[in-house]
Amino acid sequence: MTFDHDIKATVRTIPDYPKKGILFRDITTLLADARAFRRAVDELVHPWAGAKVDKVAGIEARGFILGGAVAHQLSAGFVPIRKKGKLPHTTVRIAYSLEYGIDEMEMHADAVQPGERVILIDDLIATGGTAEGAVKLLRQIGANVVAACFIVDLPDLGGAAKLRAMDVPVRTLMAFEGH
Ligand SMILES: O=P(O)(O)OC[C@H]1O[C@H](OP(=O)(O)OP(=O)(O)O)[C@H](O)[C@@H]1O
Ligand SMILES: Nc1ncnc2[nH]cnc12
Repeated sequence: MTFDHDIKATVRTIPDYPKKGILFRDITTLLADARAFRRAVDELVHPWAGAKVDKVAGIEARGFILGGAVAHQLSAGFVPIRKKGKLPHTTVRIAYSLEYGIDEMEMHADAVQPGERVILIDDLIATGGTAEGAVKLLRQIGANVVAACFIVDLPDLGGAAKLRAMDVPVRTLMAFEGH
């Protein structure tokens, strides 16, 4: 990953946010850097150029920023996976846990047609609880989840391994060891 060093330096680390003991990897500084933002989106898109991708699913909130850009580049539809209570039509919902909390997420039940090829996008994978929940929701409505893609991996927390164990190919652009 030669380009890793270029954009990794634009991610800011905040200790003890949102809870004591968490090293928060803040991608807002990457997003604010035009070159880094473009490069990250280009790298997320790259493997899928010319492939059939029907939908890009993005996880609220940071996954919306990246997922929207990736969907646009791939001429694919965008599907928001939201924290509970935000979507107006019939939804499927699941509880999940993440590195620093628990929550529920949902998506519209008709957002993906059975068999459609979907890429899941988020900024970061830590424990993988969030992405696991998203994959379960997508599969519940018949999606074919062809990959899950993230800018940042925190490998010590095991999220990418968890997704691979669910037969989801995972692509990440950089890793922070020791989370
Ligand atoms: O792998 P996990 O341990 O599940 O953690 C990863 C999730 O945590 C963050 O989202 P957060 O819930 O903080 O929401 P936000 O994007 O609205 O800030 C991040 O954007 C991922 O969605
Ligand atoms: N350490 C971390 N930094 C930023 N976002 C996260 N989501 C879960 N864990 C995180």
